[in-house]
Amino acid sequence: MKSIPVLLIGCGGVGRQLFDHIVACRSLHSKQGIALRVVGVCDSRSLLAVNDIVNSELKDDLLKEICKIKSSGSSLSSLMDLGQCQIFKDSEARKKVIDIASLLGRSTGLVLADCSASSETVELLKQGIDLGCCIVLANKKPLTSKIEEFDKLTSDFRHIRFESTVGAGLPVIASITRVLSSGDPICRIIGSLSGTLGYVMSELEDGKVFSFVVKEAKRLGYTEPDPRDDLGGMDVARKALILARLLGQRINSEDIKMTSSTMVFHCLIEKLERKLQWLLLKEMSYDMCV
Ligand SMILES: NC(=O)C1=CN([C@@H]2O[C@H](COP(=O)(O)OP(=O)(O)OC[C@H]3O[C@@H](n4cnc5c(N)ncnc54)[C@H](OP(=O)(O)O)[C@@H]3O)[C@@H](O)[C@H]2O)C=CC1
Ligand SMILES: N[C@@H](CC=O)C(=O)O
Repeated sequence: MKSIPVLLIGCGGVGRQLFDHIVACRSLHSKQGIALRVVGVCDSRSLLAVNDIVNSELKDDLLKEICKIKSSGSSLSSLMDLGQCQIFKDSEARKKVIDIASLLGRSTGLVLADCSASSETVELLKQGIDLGCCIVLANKKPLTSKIEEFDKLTSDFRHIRFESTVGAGLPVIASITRVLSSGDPICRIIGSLSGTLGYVMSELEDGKVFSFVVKEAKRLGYTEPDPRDDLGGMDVARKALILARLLGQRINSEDIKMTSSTMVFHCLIEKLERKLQWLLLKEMSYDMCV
């Protein structure tokens, strides 16, 4: 059985889903000959890590307890029963992550899974790469900052996975990578890249109120931590930038032209007005005929 150490950065909605998934897939992983060994988890302020980084792990019951604490909005440091673990705070937490990466990166290997929504993790990820770690990202920000950082993070393609940055669970990155490695060119990508906008638009079409629908999208975990990133087009722009860079375009976020959804709503309202006028005209001509 191959044991793969994992350290989770960011334990919000997505990070907790990852923990749930790891626990739910234990028997599947065992059939595949692997076992994911979670050695630590960070939130914005602290790191919870096992004392014996080389042999020990956060047990599944503790992972569930961590998810419960984090979904109640508390900090990791409010965990009561730490057992074989320790809490590190602020700069100490960051230093400890590097220590863990130095210890495991080139020996057993270590996966740094970035499920935060922070641009601050990029330095940590770059150091992780230098220390031989693999990085897995749901967070789009490290891949959408300066092109040099994208280059650094993707310098060894075997050491990075970022499938869920675009298309969530759909194999978008895998498909594109496969097409590119076959030597075929990709000229254009057309897609509906925002789960939030798709949901909001469908619900509006059903006649629901905008503010309610946005709150609902946030509650369901579709939106970014700040839903304005979705509604203003920034989230889609980040996804487009990741795809463009994957296709070899050396562009930055300033090169992406965005149309905010408020413009889209404007168009929708205009369309509705035109439809209403047309219905009124139809009604009037009907009245005149009878
Ligand atoms: N929602 C979705 O369907 C999808 C989301 N994503 C991406 O996943 C990421 C996470 O989204 P989501 O879970 O909704 O966000 P949340 O806001 O729920 O969670 C973010 C987590 O990151 C932690 N965090 C913030 N800054 C740092 C930092 N500097 N170091 C370590 N941890 C940090 C937060 O800590 P604290 O708890 O202390 O605040 C929190 O635990 C986003 O980048 C998003 O774009 C990707 C695919 C799909
Ligand atoms: N906020 C995003 C989540 C995934 O990246 C979306 O709505 O698609």
